[in-house]
Amino acid sequence: MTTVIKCHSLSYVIFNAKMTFVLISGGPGSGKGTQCEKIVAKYGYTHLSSGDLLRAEVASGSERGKQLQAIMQKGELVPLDTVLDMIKEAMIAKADVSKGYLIDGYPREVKQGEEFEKKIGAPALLLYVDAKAETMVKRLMKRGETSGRADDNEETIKKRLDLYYKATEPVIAYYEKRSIVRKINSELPVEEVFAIVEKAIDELK
Ligand SMILES: Nc1ccn([C@@H]2O[C@H](COP(=O)(O)OP(=O)(O)OP(=O)(O)O)[C@@H](O)[C@H]2O)c(=O)n1
Ligand SMILES: Nc1nc2c(ncn2[C@@H]2O[C@H](COP(=O)(O)OP(=O)(O)O)[C@@H](O)[C@H]2O)c(=O)[nH]1
Ligand SMILES: [Mg+2]
Repeated sequence: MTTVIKCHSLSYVIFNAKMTFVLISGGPGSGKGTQCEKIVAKYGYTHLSSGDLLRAEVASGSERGKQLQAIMQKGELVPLDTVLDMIKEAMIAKADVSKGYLIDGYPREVKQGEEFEKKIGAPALLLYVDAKAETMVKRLMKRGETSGRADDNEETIKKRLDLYYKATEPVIAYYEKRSIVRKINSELPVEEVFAIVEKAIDELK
């Protein structure tokens, strides 16, 4: 059982010790979202994409959304507390039905990983979706033709990639020390990538 304690406007959540947290990391356009959809369909995990949560806030037209949009359009990182609070709230909303959580696009830097652990729990697995920079740029430019995303343009893609190599790759090294990283070659066709993902998740059981 997962317990949610509400106290005034604050919510505290005590997750079941056996609750599975899977992180999914990799560069922009590497194929995280694509694999997440397949994981949800097979394993019933709750998918939380930090980017999607932020875009929903932007779409709401709120004051906070306007500030977020300016940051995201530049390909920069939204402050840690903002993203973590959103993830936590979304986790709490699904706490009584969730079989496990798939956290997509967070942590973006080592500090974010440390905070996740303090406030939520320790991840069991990090799926590192790996593709070449050239491949990611190609995929994002193609996605940009239809995604309507303000950051799927050449200039912002370059910034997102630079920031990924500088801030997010060290996150993978941080979790490698704990042996929870599974590197997934996402240059392969989607189904072949998923076969590797399935193996990594099945090993958790
Ligand atoms: N934890 C996060 C997640 C997202 N963002 C912001 O939201 C943007 C889009 O994030 P996301 O949807 O996760 O995009 P990418 O990681 O670039 O990956 P993809 O487009 O492939 O989903 C980022 O560039 C960043 O400005 C952030 O600051 N912090
Ligand atoms: N060839 C190939 N294309 C992929 C693969 N995964 C994703 N794509 C394409 O790459 C683009 C970016 O994928 P997405 O899942 O949005 O990546 P994310 O940015 O990491 O969430 C999409 O338009 C997908 O169609 C893959 O494994 N192989
Ligand atoms: Mg995505």
